[in-house]
This record gives sequence, structure tokens and C-alpha cells, in this order.
Amino acid sequence: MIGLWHCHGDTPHPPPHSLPCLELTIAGMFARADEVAPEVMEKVAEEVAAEVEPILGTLDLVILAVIAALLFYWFVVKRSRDAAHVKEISSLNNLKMASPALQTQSSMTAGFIAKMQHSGRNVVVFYGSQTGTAEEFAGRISKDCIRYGWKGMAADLEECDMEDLPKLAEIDNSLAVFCLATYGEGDPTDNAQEFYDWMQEGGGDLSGVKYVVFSLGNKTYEHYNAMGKYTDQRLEDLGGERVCELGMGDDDGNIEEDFVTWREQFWTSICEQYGVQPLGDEVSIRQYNLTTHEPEDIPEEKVFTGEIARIRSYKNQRPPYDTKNPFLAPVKVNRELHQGGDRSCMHIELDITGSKIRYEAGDHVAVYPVNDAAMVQKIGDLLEVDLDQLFTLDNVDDDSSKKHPFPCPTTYRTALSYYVDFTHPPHTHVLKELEEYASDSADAAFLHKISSNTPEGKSLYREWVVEGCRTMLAILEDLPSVKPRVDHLLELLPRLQARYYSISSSPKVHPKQHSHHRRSHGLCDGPTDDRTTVSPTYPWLEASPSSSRLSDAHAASRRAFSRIQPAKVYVTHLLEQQAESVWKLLDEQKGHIYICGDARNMARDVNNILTKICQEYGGLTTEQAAEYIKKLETKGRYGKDVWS
Ligand SMILES: Cc1cc2nc3c(=O)[nH]c(=O)nc-3n(C[C@H](O)[C@H](O)[C@H](O)COP(=O)(O)O)c2cc1C
Repeated sequence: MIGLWHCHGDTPHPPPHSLPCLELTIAGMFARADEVAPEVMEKVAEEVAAEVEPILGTLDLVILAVIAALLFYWFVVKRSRDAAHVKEISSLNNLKMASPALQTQSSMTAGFIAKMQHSGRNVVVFYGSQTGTAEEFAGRISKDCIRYGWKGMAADLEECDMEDLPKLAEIDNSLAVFCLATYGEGDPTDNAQEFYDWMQEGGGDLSGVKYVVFSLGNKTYEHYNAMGKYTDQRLEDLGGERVCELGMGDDDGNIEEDFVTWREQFWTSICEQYGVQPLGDEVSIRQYNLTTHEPEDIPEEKVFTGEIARIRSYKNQRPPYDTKNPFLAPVKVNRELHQGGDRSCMHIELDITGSKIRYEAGDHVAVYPVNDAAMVQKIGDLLEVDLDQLFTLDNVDDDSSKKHPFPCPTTYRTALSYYVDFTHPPHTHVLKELEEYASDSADAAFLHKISSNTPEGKSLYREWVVEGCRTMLAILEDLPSVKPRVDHLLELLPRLQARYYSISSSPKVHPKQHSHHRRSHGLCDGPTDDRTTVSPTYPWLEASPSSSRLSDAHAASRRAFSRIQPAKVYVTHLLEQQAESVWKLLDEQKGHIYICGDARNMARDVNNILTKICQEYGGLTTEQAAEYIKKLETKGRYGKDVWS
């Protein structure tokens, strides 16, 4: 299944939920009127006055002035108010069109401080998350609080008015925890953007506010954990009191281990500073209540069949399209580009007829993967459940903004196929929860050990789960006495995430879109149709079609990409071969470079080669070369869309 909405080319993610694209277009039209109208109106008034003065009397001029004032009011003041109103309505419509879970969020936007006070909570765990890891960590910290006699709540930064943060100091024993992932060029996640802007634009007086930050990143990126580092420092600058050192998780290594290790230090330091003690062993608390339904209880059209948000969106698509209501584009062409070998690279054309979606090269297409039907059946067989049973999972916490873990009511088969990810190695807290379902004591002891914070536990987890690439399905097969309740498993598994692909073709150059991917076994294998499941595996590199000055390199990079020549040629080779022309293109002709693909090797190699070119042909020192390259980036002449 492929979803589309318009998004900015230079962001690796969908636009912020609060700013769906069509809404932006409407608001943008009015904004332009706002910007232009005052000068235009003034100029017009001056010209009119100069021309008409000799022939018009004072009364005429007064009338003209009144008309001008009315025009000004109509085009500037009223329209900007209307624009704001349209924007408001549009946001509300988006909420209404979303799933029941999303609909309830409008009632949750009441201040988080008021919510904490009303429910007696002292800890708020904010998360800035794109693909769910930071959100999951926030949920775990919030749950931990019970063990210390505290009450916590996980909170989506996007749903909180951070102007309220200074008021946290008024709550006894209060603490703000931030779990923040970094993206792009060290940018915040979409849901943390407003919070980031708030900090940058001044923030507030955080005297008396206690805080701690756990940052999520990947060290292969240039701006490693930038968002967490920035927040940790900025909150201190604003007067906040850090209660524990910044934690940093590296997704390139074992982020689960980084988190578990930091969490232990964090709670130790909390115990010392707040004088609290763990009340006993960790307790397992369910977050969602199960209700099963008979088919006759629920009309068929009210049952989710895999929709991302809006029910029946498979049957009828309705604009405006955004992240919560993507346009589902049929695949028109799906052609394998490689001939022979073990690599697969597909040329995909999507049909966006009638969607009115505009795009640019570098914008993103989301591919919504679907789990393999045979694997879903296997889980059903292992857990001995009727996969066609209808059910709903409701959050036990009425204050939570998340009423259901995924769209409900639905069937177990749909939930396992479309909504949860069982093809990734599960985190330790999931293994811990499985322990109670083991009927064989040896399996229970094993799960106990592997999910413990001890050095043996961590090394066993690393070896058996991470290095062994054991998915939930593999674990259930390897430990046959472990038979968790399917609804509990669904609660514990992470949400299946959309995969984003950069569009490599420009509508100006080529009327089609391309999406590149390699088939990967497991989650995303199978024929590509309009519900295709593809997984992003790269690397590839391509100069942007719009960078005509580097057209030779571009043409060659296409050749490198398609690998049709006997020896493999990469863009790095071409940059080295044409080093002198590259320098001229950059320095004399003010050319642009765009790279897209692997961050770990390709992006670094390109950077190193550019450094050498600057040194060799520009006579710059290493520091000067670094500065020169940085300047290219800030001027938008060295664009990167990279990931690992
Ligand atoms: C497209 C992309 C860009 C990323 N950019 C950065 C980055 O600039 N710096 C960094 O430290 N980590 C970066 N990461 C790694 C993520 O921050 C990391 O995987 C994190 O665990 C994701 O958390 P989430 O699941 O809560 O979104 C990037 C990951 C992706 C997929």
C-alpha cells in the first residue's frame, strides 16, 4: 500500500501533523496577500493621489481614501482573519476524519499540567518520536514510576503546550523526562518541532523545574544525537535543574542496551535525590483492556480492515491528503532494473491521477508494509487463536491521548497483518512480559535472565536476540511452552511503520515518480501491487536531475546506479576522476551537489573526497576545507538526504 501527500523535499519525513500540505497551500495564498498588500496599497494610493490631485477636490480625495482603507481592510485584515479561520477549520476536519483514537485527541489537548494535577501525577515523560522507539521508551519510564509509588504519564510533545512547562515546579516531587530522537541534519522529529521552536525562540523561565533527557540517535550520522544534546543544554540555560546526566542511545549499536543501562542509573539517581525506594519487584501492568465482539454486534463498515487512520479509506479516498489520510496510489509500473546477480532494484511508477498532489524531486513516498500472511497464520497457530475474532483494545488510562494501540475494532488477523511489527528483535521489557506465559520452568528462567539488567542478561540478550536476529515469531517457535495471550502480544509489539522513499524524478524533467528499493525477505517480500510490501535497503546515490551543472556526473551516476557497465562505478569514483572540474563547478560556477543514500559510507566518502578536492585544487587547509563545505551546506548548495 502506498500513501502520498505533498511534503518538503529537504525533510526526510512527512510534514508536521498539524500542518497538512493542502492546508498550507490555502494558508500560503492568504499569507502572500498579507505580505504584498500593504506596500502595493500604499504605492497605488500614492500614484492615484499624484495623478488625481489636479482634477479632484478634497471631498473626492477623502472618498478615495475611504475606498482605499476599505480595500486594505478587505484584502489584508479580513482575509488574514479568514485564513486563520480556514486553517482552524481545516485542522478540525483533519481530526474528525482521523480514526476514533485520533478523534479523542482533541479533548486531550487540555494543558498537561492540569491533567497531572487532576490525576495526581508527578512525572511527565515527553517524547519526540518518528518511528516509535522514543515513544516506547517514554511509556516504559512512565510505567516504572508505579514501582516507586509515583504516578507518571507519557505525553506526545505535539499535544502539549510547552508554555506550561514552567508551572511544573508547582507540583510536588515533579519531574519532566524527555525522550528525543534526532533526524535529518540533526533536526527534531515532526512532533517535537514546535517544542524545538519554543526553546529556540526563548522558551520560558524554568527555575525549579527538574528535568532529564534521554536522546536517541545513530552515530553514523554527522549530527549524532543533536536534538537530545541541544535540549539538555537549553533546558539548563533556561534555569531548569538536571537530575541525571544526559542518556544517549545509538541505534547503530544496541539502543535497547543503552536505554536499559541509562534507565538504571537514572532511577538510582532519582532515589538519592527524591528519597524514594523501589516498592518491590517490577509489576506487570496491562495498558489496554480487551473486549471481544460477535460479528452481529458490529456493522461490517465499522470494522477496520487495515486502514492507516480513516475507516473505509480503501473504499473511498477523500482529500485533504496528509500523514493521517494519505492518498493511496496504485502502482502503474513495477520493473526490475538489475539483470542477474543477487541485487534487486525496482523502477516504480505511481498513479496520482485525480489526487491533485504536487511533488518535487526529493519529496517522499510512504510505503505501508503488510506482514506476510503465512507468518500471521503461523502466529495464530502457535498461540492457538481464532484469527478472525473481532476485538477492541481500550486504554485503561482515561487521561491518555491514545485510546487504542491501533485502529479498533478489528480482527486479530488484521492487527497482526497491518498494525504490529513482529519481524524485529523484541526489546527486553517484552521478553520480561512473556515470562509469565511460559509453562516450562526452564523457558521461564531463560526469559527472566535474558530480560534482566545484569551483565549476563545483557550479554545473553545481545547474543541471542540482537546478533541472532530473533524476531518475535522466531522466539515463539524456539520457546514452544511460551504462549502469550494474543491481545497482550498485540499490546506489546511496536506499531508497523511506513517506509519512506525519496522521489528521484522531478515532475519538471520527467512526468513520473521513481522509488528505489531492494526486496528483503521477511516483512517485505512479495510481488509489488497496490498493497505492496517493500523494505528500504540501499545504497545508491544519485545527483539531482535539477542540478544541471553536474549533469555529466548525474548521467554517469545513473550508469553507476544501474550498474550496466562491467566494472562498478560509483559517484565517489567519478568525483575523484573529475576532481578538477568538480572544484571549478563548485567554486567558479556556483554549482550544487545533492547526495542521497547511505549515510554510513557513501556520505562520509563524498565528504572526504570533497575535502581533498578543496585542499588540492583550492589550496585550502583541512580546517578551511571543512568551513568551505559547511558553507555550501548552509547555502543549500550541498544537499543531503541520507540514512543508515
Ligand atoms: C532518515 C533518518 C535520519 C536520521 N538522522 C539522524 C541524525 O541526524 N542524527 C542522529 O543521531 N540520528 C539520526 N537518525 C537515527 C534515529 O534518531 C534513531 O534511529 C532513533 O532511534 C529513531 O527514534 P524513533 O523511532 O523514536 O523515531 C536518523 C534516522 C533516519 C531513519
